[in-house]
Amino acid sequence: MPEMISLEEARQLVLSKVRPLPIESVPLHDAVGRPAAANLASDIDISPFAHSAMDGFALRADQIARASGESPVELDVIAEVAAGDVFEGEIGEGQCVRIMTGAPLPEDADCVVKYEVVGVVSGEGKPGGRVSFSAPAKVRSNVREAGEEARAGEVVVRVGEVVGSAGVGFLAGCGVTSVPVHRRPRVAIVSIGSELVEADQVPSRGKIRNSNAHALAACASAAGAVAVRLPIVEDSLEALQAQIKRCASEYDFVVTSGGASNGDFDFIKPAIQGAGELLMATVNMRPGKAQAFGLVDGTPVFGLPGNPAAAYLGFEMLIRPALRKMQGFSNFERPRVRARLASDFKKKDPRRIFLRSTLTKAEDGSYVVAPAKNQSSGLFGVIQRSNCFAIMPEGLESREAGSLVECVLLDVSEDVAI
Ligand SMILES: Nc1nc2c(c(=O)[nH]1)N[C@H]1C(S)=C(S)[C@@H](COP(=O)(O)OP(=O)(O)OC[C@H]3O[C@@H](n4cnc5c(N)ncnc54)[C@H](O)[C@@H]3O)O[C@H]1N2
Ligand code: MOO
Repeated sequence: MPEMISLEEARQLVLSKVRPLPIESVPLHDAVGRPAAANLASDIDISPFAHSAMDGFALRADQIARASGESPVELDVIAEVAAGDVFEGEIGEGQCVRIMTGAPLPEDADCVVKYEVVGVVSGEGKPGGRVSFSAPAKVRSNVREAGEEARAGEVVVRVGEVVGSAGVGFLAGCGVTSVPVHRRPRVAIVSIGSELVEADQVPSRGKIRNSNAHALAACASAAGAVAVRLPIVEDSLEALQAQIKRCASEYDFVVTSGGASNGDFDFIKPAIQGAGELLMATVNMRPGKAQAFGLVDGTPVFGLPGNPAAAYLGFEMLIRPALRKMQGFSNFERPRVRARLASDFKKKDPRRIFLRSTLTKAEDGSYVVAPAKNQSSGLFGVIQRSNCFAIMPEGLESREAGSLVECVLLDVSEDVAI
């Protein structure tokens, strides 16, 4: 196993060890935000029939071809057709049908003229009355055609396409009421550390609240997974090894935090090695150099570092892509923009540094990025108040204010093109 690998190598390694999970069928509403696991077809034409796009009068365009302001054309209103009804009679010369939005276009009509441009001659434009037209209309104007969006049997959502809220409506119209999707991964969240107490406790001296478990569970849910927070594990190799072995048999992915470094009480690496196979230990990034990954009985086990910002970044960069792949997503990169640095940055660590930063848009439309003053890897609040990571590439090259840096946007979907 190499000593330290790049973030790209680490991501490839983790991605190579996971596959899309088995397919299940979920009710249409539960498919929102998830990639379809099969092509989905409509059972009918969409729209099912040609219908009026306006409240007005249905007629044949040639009936009013010579209409003008000086010599309007008058027609008798012979019937009224509402949405849900069907008019099956004939429309003779000199006649038209009052029609509502959504009502099927009568067989004999080829256009609809909306109320607003029609004059009422008698009978309030209702059946038995008479109306006048002072301009011609185009054939098929104000008509929504049958099969405009899809034909019966046509694939309307392709495999891999992420179903949006509008897609849910589209599929409902197509008669698709359940959608095959890849099962959501079940992720075990295990916090390691004898110093930890649960968030509802007030820590005594030397103890600290287990905030990582909550953040990582939230990250897992945001990635579409089902997160289960498990009890804190003390710094003991035996206890940790037993817990990851148990989790590996019950979950699709195991995430631990803490104990990933080389301290006297850091046990995740030997625990993975003892229970299975350790494939990775350190990644060339900051925060979060210590990133352990391996397989236990075929299940991916990821040992994040204990420092909150380091754990968060490791999850974002290395675990989130894997959880997405397991659900059939194909984009694994959060959107990035290039921004001008708001202040000088002196690079003292050759690792690739992800600066917790705030991105804003200047008046000329360009982006400006301001790194937070406190870049300690022990802080969650700084990330809560940031909206991106500004990336300082490997090496020791410092950057001056105004120079362009690449920024990864936080909490913006990989499927968004910016
Ligand atoms: N000699 C060295 N020591 C350390 C190095 C190093 O290169 N040489 N790297 C430091 C860095 S950077 C990090 S990051 C940590 C990573 O090590 P661990 O994964 O073993 O982290 P822990 O020691 O377990 O914890 C670090 C820190 O985070 C707190 N913590 C742990 N778990 C949680 C949790 N669930 N919720 C909130 N906070 C947590 C813990 O109390 C520590 O303060 O190693 C450094 N050391
Ligand atoms: O790996 Mo540590 O997080 O650089 O802070």
